[in-house]
Amino acid sequence: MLGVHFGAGNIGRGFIGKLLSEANYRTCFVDVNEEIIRLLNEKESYQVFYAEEEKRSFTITNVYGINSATNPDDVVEAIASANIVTTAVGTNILPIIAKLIARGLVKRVEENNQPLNIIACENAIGGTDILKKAILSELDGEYHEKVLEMVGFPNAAVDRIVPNQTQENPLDVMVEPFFEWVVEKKAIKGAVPPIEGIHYVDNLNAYIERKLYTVNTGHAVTAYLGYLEGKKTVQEALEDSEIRNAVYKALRETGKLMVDKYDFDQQAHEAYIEKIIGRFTNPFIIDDVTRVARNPIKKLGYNERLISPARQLLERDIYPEGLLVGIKAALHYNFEGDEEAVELQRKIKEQGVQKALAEISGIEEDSPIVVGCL
Ligand SMILES: NC(=O)c1ccc[n+]([C@@H]2O[C@H](COP(=O)([O-])OP(=O)(O)OC[C@H]3O[C@@H](n4cnc5c(N)ncnc54)[C@H](O)[C@@H]3O)[C@@H](O)[C@H]2O)c1
Ligand SMILES: O=P(O)(O)OC[C@@H](O)[C@@H](O)[C@H](O)[C@H](O)CO
Repeated sequence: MLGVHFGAGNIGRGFIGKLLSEANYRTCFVDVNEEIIRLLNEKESYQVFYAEEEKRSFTITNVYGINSATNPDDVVEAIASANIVTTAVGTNILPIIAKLIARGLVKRVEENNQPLNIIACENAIGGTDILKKAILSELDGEYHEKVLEMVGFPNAAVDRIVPNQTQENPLDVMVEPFFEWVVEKKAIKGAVPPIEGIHYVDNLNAYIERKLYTVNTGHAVTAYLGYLEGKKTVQEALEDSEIRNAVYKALRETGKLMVDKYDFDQQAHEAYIEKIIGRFTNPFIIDDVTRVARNPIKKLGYNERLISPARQLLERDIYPEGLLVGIKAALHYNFEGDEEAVELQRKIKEQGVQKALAEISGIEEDSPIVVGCL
């Protein structure tokens, strides 16, 4: 079985690649990072370490790489014969990789009539839908029907904290022991991929919203407030009681939304929050606030971890005071090493906070969310 995975980065190698390898797939990593691809082809394996006292380690074998910038035809070939295609490149990159996937699907339709599932493993509501739309827009109309008949596009939620790496071997990756990979069952074409660790569900929305608006909302509030207070890591930020209280306040708000919207058990949700704070403060992980705060323009989007729960709470007549603290902090994020942070500050300087936030978040300038940030 061949698994083609786009993005040989932290989640690609530390999570998806590990599960594919353990499920006996030969894993083809597609990336534009020449050094990583060269090393994958040279070593054909790497190690995953768990960030824990025991430091369990796992050898991931049967892997190789293709540089899609220099060898696009090899990627097309791989997609034509793949048994599964997954991605972890960042939501903004999905339209870029869609071009090659579309070429691969054209070849596949002509040569191989086996069903295929394509799963985007990104932090986004409807991540695979975004990829599917981009792929269809790259395909001539004559291929749409055949591709939609043969190819499943299930959405997914993925959860595992994988910080930036400092391993001696650049292929090796340290990950937290916890993981969750939830996939929308009804969108699968053919047999469900036999990957131990995937949890197939009918109601993905509840899982993805609970994950994004708890893990990622909590992370974002920690990182943006931490950055403002000069903290280097998530762990350091959460040692500050004011930041910790602010994070809890935001998570109590999103918790209220989740319990109301999806009928989650209140106490179980509180335990879920506690578990997540425990994961954030894992002493074996060093997670820079600048990783977690990355791409602030994306993170201030309409369906994203700060604005979406705030909007949904307002619709229920609940003023999202704690989330607004996080949104305001995000608007101050000015890390020069992050292109979106630089762009965000340029927009705010040119247009003012009100217009800039309304444009980035897609909400009205007179919305209480925008006004609350002035
Ligand atoms: N790291 C985490 O804790 C975590 C957890 C859950 C989900 N995610 C999500 O997974 C995705 C990837 O995050 P990450 O932390 O692994 O980032 P990362 O930067 O470590 O990895 C992304 C990889 O994509 C590659 N890439 C960029 N452009 C490409 C292109 N055109 N074609 C092929 N590859 C390309 C990069 O070279 C890099 O290797 C994001 O959507 C993120 O939100 C991350
Ligand atoms: O990957 P991002 O930029 O969407 O968000 C940063 C972190 O919150 C994220 O990577 C978490 O570590 C991850 O989502 C945990 O499952």
